[in-house]
Amino acid sequence: MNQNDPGIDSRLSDHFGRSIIFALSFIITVVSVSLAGGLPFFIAIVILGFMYFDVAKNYARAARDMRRLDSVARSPLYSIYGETIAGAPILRAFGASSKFMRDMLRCVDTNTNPNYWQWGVNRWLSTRFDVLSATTVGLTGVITVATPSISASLAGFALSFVGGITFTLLVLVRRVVGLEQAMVALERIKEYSELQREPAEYIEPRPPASWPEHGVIKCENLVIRYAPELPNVLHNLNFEILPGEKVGILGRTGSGKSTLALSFFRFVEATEGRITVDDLDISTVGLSDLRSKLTIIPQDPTILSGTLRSTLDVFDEYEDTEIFEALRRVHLIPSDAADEVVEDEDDAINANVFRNLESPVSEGGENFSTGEKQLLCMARAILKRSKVLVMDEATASVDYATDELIGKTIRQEFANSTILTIAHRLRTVIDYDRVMLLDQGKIVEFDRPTVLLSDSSSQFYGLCEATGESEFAMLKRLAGL
Ligand SMILES: Nc1ncnc2c1ncn2[C@@H]1O[C@H](COP(=O)(O)OP(=O)(O)OP(=O)(O)O)[C@@H](O)[C@H]1O
Repeated sequence: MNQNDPGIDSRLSDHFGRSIIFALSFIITVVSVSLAGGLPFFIAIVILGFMYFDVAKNYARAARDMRRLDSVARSPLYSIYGETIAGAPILRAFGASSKFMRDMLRCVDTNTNPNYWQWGVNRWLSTRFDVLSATTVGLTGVITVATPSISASLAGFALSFVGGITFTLLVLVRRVVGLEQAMVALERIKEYSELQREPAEYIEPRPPASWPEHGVIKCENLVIRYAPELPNVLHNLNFEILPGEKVGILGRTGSGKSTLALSFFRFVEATEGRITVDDLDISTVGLSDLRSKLTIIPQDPTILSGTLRSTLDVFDEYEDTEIFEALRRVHLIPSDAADEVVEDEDDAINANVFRNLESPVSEGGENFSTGEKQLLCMARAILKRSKVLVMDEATASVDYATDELIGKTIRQEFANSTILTIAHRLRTVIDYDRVMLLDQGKIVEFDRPTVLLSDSSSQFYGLCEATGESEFAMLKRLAGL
């Protein structure tokens, strides 16, 4: 077993029990020898006690440092190990296996060092204690010889007890230091046990199965901050989004767009105010219910490993034809492609992977580009037919042509759903029903793009104008001006 293993079950109780046993044994020895030998023995023990204490203090400090070094050296080892396993095909493709092997061995060496020196420190302690103990036994011998009043039996008793003190003290110090180290694990568990719990998964009464029926979103005096000691990120937002409305959210980086999107899913809780969806306060809805009813397509979608089918149809609810239809609508397969499951391996080599629902999806969807992952999320949203869809720069990683196609798909497929899109491209939201412009957590403009574009003093006008003459003209045309 690793000497530094901080396991509470395995080491803490053992260290604790043995520390008590050896402490009691030490106290009994000191008391017995002092009673038997009188004041000279007691004084000698006190002086030597200080010397033992000094050695033990140094040992504890060195052991603590070794442990800290061990933890520090362990993280790079774990991270290089994880990265190598995850990127093994890429490393092999670039012939970098031996470089990573060397790096790994260097990390292993660095991590082994503190363990090696921990043993060195243990030997240092043993040597010091052996020297001190030899001195103690020698001194006891001298005192017994120099004190004629001590009987032979008492002298023998004192000498035999003092002889055992070395071992007792050595084990006591090691056990106390081990106990101190094991306490770190206890400290961590205490810290975790005091963490605030996530809100409940389900809250009774649960929302009706048909919720949200219309997709009306209302924010009333919404204030959000990430932690009590941090400043507010969103300040007193008040707005209402009507059923089926398409709203684009714009704003410079750090203006609070993502925070607003996250707040609909209670990834961050409202500090003040409330959000209602179809008149139901979302803080009264359990997290599982809330997150299964609304759909988000995040900036960097996370996809679990499995097959294309399990990615798109997590709960096995849809027919293959429905899944293919969704893939067609997000243009991952051509719209004229027949539904098919490519079984033959030779055929599969050149086939579009999205035409085979058994195509493997690696951990985190690593075998797909970010754009493809976003399109897969969108296909999932189409299957779910969510009434409320939030997209966080969902089309930022796809080219213009695909972006436009997706835009068309969204308008067709989610015509009756409320959509909030955080967009970097003005083209994406120019034909939306309304655009919301955020600045430092406040809504500065919230109106139809045509209205804002007609007002040359609006910030939205400024943003569009800054895209350049031809793009500005195009935006105006797209907005219907
Ligand atoms: N997890 C977090 N903890 C603390 N503060 C955060 C956290 N996430 C964001 N913030 C702060 O909240 C503010 C708004 O950030 P947010 O990500 O919502 O902006 P954004 O408009 O979406 O920016 P971007 O366009 O770059 O994504 C920033 O000042 C940021 O520092």
